[in-house]
Amino acid sequence: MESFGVRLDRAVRERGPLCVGIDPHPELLARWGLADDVDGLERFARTVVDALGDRVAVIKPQSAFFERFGSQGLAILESTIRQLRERGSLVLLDVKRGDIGSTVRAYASAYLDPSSPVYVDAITASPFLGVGSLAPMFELAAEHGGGVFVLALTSNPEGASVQRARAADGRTVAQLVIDEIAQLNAGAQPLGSIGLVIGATVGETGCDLSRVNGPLLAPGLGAQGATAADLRAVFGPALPTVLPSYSREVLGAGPRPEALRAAADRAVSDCRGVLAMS
Ligand SMILES: O=c1ccn([C@@H]2O[C@H](COP(=O)(O)O)[C@@H](O)[C@H]2O)c(=O)[nH]1
Repeated sequence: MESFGVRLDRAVRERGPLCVGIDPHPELLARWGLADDVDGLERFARTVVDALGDRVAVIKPQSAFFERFGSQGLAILESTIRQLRERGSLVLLDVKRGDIGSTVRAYASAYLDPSSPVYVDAITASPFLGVGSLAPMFELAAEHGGGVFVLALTSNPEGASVQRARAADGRTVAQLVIDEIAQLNAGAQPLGSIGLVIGATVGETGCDLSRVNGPLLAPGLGAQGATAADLRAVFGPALPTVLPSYSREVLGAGPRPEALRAAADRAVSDCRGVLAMS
């Protein structure tokens, strides 16, 4: 299997720099005329898959919105992942997992082992038990061509007090995470498989992103207030490796498939304009 970095690079070149989240908020279900139940969840996810699965580079189901319906929600997550694969988009499951290493190994086999029912191309992970505790994820990702996106500077305002705090050597916590991930991606061509999550809302990061050599997932666009133009100030010279991510902004255009597609196309074109200027 080719590495996730190679597959992501190709998907973005073919389909454009865009990740769209599947976040079936109760408010969105209501807006789409769907019930806030398992049937509504299934129809919502299926509509997004059918409208965008053959068009958008990366689709990011938000696990929480499936988990809240228990085992039936997880069954829908499984089938959503399978349908997305069939349509050719890369699947990034937003689960933000992290734990002691021995448990991280179990999370890794849940999501990054091809024999698992919820096997995906990449997952999000939290480094706050130490980046090293995520090693089993990095290892399994490398073995099976998967990817991991590690939180560095999250899009929510509460993140800064932890992530911009300074360690003994003067670097911010975010920079420590960034530097450890950069080591894992060193030498990869055209892009490493271990990404970072840096919100489009965070303003100037004060971080050195020059050696990351991996994808930078940028949530916070649209509903959280950031615009494509904000990406320039956040990422500077690292813009070419940014993967902009929208959920509610695109989903809010539904449920008509043509309207979802038009919203995704608008997002790609806004972001392409900014990323191309780098
Ligand atoms: O720093 C982060 C990390 C992850 N997210 C997730 O992205 C989407 C954002 O949804 P919008 O509707 O576009 O606001 C959501 O699933 C978050 O959990 C993030 O927002 N920020």
